[in-house]
Amino acid sequence: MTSPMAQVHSAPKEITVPKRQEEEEPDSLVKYFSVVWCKASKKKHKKWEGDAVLIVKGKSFTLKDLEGKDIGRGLAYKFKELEKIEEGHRVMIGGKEVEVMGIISPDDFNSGRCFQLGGGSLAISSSSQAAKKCFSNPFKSVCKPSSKENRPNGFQDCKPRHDPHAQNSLVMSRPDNNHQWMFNKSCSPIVDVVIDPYLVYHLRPHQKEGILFLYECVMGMRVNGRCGAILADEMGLGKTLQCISLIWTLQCQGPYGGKPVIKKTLIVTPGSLVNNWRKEFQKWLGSERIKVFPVDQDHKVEEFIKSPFYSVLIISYEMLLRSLDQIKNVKFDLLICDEGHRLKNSAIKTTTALISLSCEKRIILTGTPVQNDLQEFFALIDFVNPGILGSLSSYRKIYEEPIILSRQPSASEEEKELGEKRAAELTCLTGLFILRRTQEVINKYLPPKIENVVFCRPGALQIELYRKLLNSQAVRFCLQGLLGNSPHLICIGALKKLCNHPCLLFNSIKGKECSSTWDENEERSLYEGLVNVFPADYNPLMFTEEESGKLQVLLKLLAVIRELRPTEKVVLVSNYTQTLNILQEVCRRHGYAFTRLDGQTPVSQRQQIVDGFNSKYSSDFIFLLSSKAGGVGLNLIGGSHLILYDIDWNPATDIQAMSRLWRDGQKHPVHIYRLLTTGTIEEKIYQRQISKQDLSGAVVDLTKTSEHIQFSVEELKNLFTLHESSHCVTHDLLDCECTGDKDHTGDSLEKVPISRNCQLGPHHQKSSSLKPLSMSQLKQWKHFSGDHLNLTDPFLERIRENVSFFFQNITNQSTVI
Ligand SMILES: Nc1ncnc2c1ncn2[C@@H]1O[C@H](COP(=O)(O)OP(=O)(O)OP(=O)(O)O)[C@@H](O)[C@H]1O
Ligand SMILES: [Mg+2]
Repeated sequence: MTSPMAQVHSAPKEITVPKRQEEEEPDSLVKYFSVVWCKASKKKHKKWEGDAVLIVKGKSFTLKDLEGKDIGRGLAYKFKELEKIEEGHRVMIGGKEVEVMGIISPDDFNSGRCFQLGGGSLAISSSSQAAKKCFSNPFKSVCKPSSKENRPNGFQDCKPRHDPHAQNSLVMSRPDNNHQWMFNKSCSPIVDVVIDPYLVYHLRPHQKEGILFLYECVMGMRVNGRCGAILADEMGLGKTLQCISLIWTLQCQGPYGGKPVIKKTLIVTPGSLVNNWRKEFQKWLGSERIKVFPVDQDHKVEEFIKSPFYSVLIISYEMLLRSLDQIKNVKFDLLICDEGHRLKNSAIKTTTALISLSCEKRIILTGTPVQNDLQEFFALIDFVNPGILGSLSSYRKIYEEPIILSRQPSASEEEKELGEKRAAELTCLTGLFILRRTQEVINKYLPPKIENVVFCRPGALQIELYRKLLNSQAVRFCLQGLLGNSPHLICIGALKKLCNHPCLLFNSIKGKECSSTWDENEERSLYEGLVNVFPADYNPLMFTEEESGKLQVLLKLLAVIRELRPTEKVVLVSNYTQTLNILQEVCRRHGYAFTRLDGQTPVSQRQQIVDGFNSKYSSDFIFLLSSKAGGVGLNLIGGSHLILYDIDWNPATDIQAMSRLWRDGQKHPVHIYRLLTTGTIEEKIYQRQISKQDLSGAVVDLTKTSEHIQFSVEELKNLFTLHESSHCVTHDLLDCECTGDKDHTGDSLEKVPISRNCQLGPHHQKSSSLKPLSMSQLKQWKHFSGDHLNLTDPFLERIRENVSFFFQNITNQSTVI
């Protein structure tokens, strides 16, 4: 078959026949060319329509545009012509005329670099390599340091503000020639930018590195012409301090003639952290150096705009949306989005609002890994460095599709290789402006952490009610797979309430009796006959502590902490407001002073409550916290004991809570107690949390809620079983030979590598103490039954009577604080 185009004089020969897969030459060499193309025409002077990549493999060829889309493919019947193809050649293929501009190396194709406009215009700026890690005295300064330190704001001369040669000085990278060419039009002298020694004194090594990284990013020194960065350090590593150091530096200094790089900074953060930012500025820089303006009910954006006094505006995401028009009128030079993983969805209002701000220097702060979903990853990258990965459609074709394809079990060797190379390229490119360090970098500065999983024996009333619930018609229906209206979620909810305290279940039953929706079948059939199990005169307001196994353990625990550590405080966490009410009532009954933060606490009061608790003058013994409602980003270092009263499906919720206490600034060893009711659904949820980790490597992502969980009937059967005779079903599952009668630690040689299910693959991933625990890791924890004779831990000793089993793990045992 000959194409009509083959007749055209002056045009090169069409060498295409329809594609027939089976004709492909398996062993033939693949060649890649950069080409320009246009539709076939008789015109002598071609008007090329675009750049493309031509892939030739034996007789077959594919033509891809720079978005990675196929714009032509087929088989060449004149194999020889394709074989001879080289620079300058013109050929007709697939109805298109192409001119070969150059040869692309397989490496450039596999990595995807050849698709980037200009064949790699995203070149890494040489300065980032040349000037890496020049913390102290990297250059002989052109300008001698100013004799007077701490000059007033805005003073410029060509001397560094601080001595770059001083011991321990932290000097930022110098701009390279390219940077100077672009940004130093007035040929000002180059001046060293030196971090204020006042701050350097406090900085941890990883924070120094982080500041240097942020500086290079926002100055456009890492990727030419791009000024965005993502600081994704794990929780508690001091992302706030790193940003404050950067702001203070850029506001007073700059590499060109010492002229400050920025004037105004916008910090957008969750409402509960607005005041935390203000406090951190004050903590690290005092109130004189920098004037920050936190927006709240009494302090509106207008005030900031009118006053020349303030240089930093701190505002919540919600308030930003409300004041967007005013904010757009201010010229901000630096934008920082705290807990910025919320921008992973580019369609939401917050993201579009922030994108509409013209500020080029953008930083996202997040404690959540950002690489686990390639679409969300794109949104975050595109926010900080717009366009760096091309359009969304080209990103999908060049990176996402090959990467995902290569992870399918059915992927061919070729697909695997391409996917891996593209993933590596993407990591390499984005790694220039994403920094993530794990908690390990800070562990050595933290006190010991003693984690305990405590399996509490259920009370008699709990067991009786539990059995009855499991025998209900509603549960039987679930086990037959009749899950139409999600009755299993109602059953799970009832069992969880019962584990916390039977009175919660009683309230639900009574609530349903009175409500007009009592005709909801599932719920009625679940509660049928349950009231009769409670004593006839049962009054939920007068609940007793013996009715709940966990509550008994909690009370003993509080009493022993009070007795053995009278000055230490406890953070008590539940995910349910009703449970917090019970715990609050218990505090009241026992005369324990408490404070409380939950979803209902006005944002404006949150910081005050946190500060009150952290203060050494506070008389509060207990901080009642709803972790889901507002735990993110809070510092609760005033407490050194954390009790997780109930368990959430999402391990991230608990990890969030744990890292509120065990963080920089904590003075005492931190004790963590996770209370679970033995043999019940709580153990099952815990097992699900940990057993899935080995397989899915689920990451800390707070956005995943229980509604996302799908259950098979098999799983429901397991969930709806009560194991009355086991001391600890979790231990039974571990395949551990011990009987729990002495301290036992599983085979410690069997250290499991921690892997994360990241779409970008395992490269780059470091182990993390904030990753959910896995079954095999739990086996390495010390474990023993409640009947064990010699408990060395005085806190556990006091609660053993109500406890069937313990797991314990100590981190940083040797730290001397
Ligand atoms: N170098 C330091 N020395 C002492 N304390 C520090 C240092 N750096 C940070 N901190 C303190 O550590 C605590 C945690 O810092 P920060 O709130 O910035 O963490 P983060 O990285 O933002 O964590 P999250 O992801 O949980 O928000 C704060 O109380 C902060 O003041
Ligand atoms: Mg933070």
